Amino acid sequence: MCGIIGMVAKSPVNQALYDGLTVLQHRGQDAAGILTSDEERLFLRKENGLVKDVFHTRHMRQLMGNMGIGHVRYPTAGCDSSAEAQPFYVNAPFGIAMGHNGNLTNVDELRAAVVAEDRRHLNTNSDSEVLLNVFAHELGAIAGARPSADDVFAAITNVHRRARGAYAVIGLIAGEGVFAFRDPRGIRPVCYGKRETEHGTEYMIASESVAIEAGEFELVRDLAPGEAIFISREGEVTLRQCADDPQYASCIFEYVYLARPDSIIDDVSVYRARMRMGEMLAEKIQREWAHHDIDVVIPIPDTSRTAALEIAVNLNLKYREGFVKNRYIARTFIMPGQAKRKRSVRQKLNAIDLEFRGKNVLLVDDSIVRGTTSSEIIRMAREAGAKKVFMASAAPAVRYPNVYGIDMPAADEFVAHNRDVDAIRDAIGADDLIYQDLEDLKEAVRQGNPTLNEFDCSCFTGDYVTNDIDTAYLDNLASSRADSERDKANGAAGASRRSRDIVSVGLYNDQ
Ligand SMILES: O=P(O)(O)OC[C@H]1O[C@H](OP(=O)(O)OP(=O)(O)O)[C@H](O)[C@@H]1O
Ligand SMILES: NC(=O)CC[C@H](N)C(=O)O
Ligand SMILES: [Mg+2]
Repeated sequence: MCGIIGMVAKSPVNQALYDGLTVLQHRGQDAAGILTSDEERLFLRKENGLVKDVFHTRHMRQLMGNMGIGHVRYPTAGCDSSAEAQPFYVNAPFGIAMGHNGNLTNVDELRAAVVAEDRRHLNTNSDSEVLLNVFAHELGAIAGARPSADDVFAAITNVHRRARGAYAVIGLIAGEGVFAFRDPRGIRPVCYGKRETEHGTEYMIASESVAIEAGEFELVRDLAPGEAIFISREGEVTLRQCADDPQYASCIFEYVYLARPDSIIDDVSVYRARMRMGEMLAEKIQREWAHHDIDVVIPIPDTSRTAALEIAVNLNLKYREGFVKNRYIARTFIMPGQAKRKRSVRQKLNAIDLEFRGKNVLLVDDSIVRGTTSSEIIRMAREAGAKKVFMASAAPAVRYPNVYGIDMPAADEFVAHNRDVDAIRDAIGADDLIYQDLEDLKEAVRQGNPTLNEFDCSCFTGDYVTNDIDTAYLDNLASSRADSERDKANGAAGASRRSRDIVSVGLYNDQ
């Protein structure tokens, strides 16, 4: 997942976009970018790093104009070079920029067609650059001297016909307006809001409602799967369904881990959904461990807190914050490279011994993926003197790769790969282990919006909602993006940048 944001306002948008990106930082920590537009020109700043490190005062001053878009990146395609930071920009037609959250599953085929048939140039390995060029080609083929909302929607309709996979997109056409669209399954989220000012109505589009609220906008609604929005520079809003067969199958992992708890996605409060995950897991613990001897429930901060508290309440047990989180260490799961992730768990969490000594503790996490966090934390709990360490996961076992924008490319990196629950318990070193059932997880989300009857649960089931993923695809993904391969690719990209002092091709502002 990445975070995307866009604004059309009556005054400069640079600060509001920056603030919005800081609220979306949990969706991507590798790179950040903002592109703005005044009547004539575009201004872009993007670089590797956290939002606070990428934008300095001198950059902010240059990001002029009353509309713009922004992006925080968590790479799932290409490499983590700054050349692949977003938004991407193409000159023709009209000057278009785009930020993308998701991952295309037919990128190789699209890349070939974009180059050979659409005769466009691609300069990186990013799937998002391909998507932008598909859109640009389609818009160029349709639009007249200036693009209308109808032209933008017609181009998006054609993008839906050509692209496969997950794509939540916010884009900008120089001097014209901001657009956004969501893939026909609505795998990744996009919503929009508005606010009234003395100069007129202003709009914000974002991955999560928390950015809209934090910017003091009022949430209007989510885009539906396949739906698109165009907001002209003057603030005229048009929405249109652009997909031939739209159908909700949004990513359930957004509710488990990716999104902030204070967001509302597709009318479901992420916080309430996590509470229900806790309630349902507590019921399963009652059922399966009827004679348990747990003394205390301890969350593994941050994301599991909401579910863990409900488990404690429903089991009538004490809830204790036995781990202190270092607030200066970011999310570990979305860090690139296993070595870095492993090191960071220890730097990030520290046990308070008195909550563990002589006790039987139930540690709760939202999910167990590679098992990096749980293995380390269980070891820490034992070092702190715990008698028995039980482990509960608010999501089912993650066994299959994600191809829709979460960087989980290789099944054999997962601790649950080829292991049953007992073997996973032994691998992470717990005395016992319990997972949420998938039906309960779905129910925990669905209770917030009963119209959501399908979800993308592929990392738990291996069923991919776009129906285009086969073993050959997964094998190829695993061999090209496994941690070991990626470290090599990123090393090579870094070396070539250093040795040749390469400058990325892009958009240049006055310095
Ligand atoms: O089994 P693993 O591969 O370790 O992945 C799962 C862990 O990673 C995430 O935490 P993270 O530290 O990224 O973020 P958080 O602070 O939001 O919980 C998630 O909440 C689990 O704790
Ligand atoms: N996590 C994402 O949404 C990634 C977007 C895009 N595939 C990239 O790698 O930049
Ligand atoms: Mg965590």
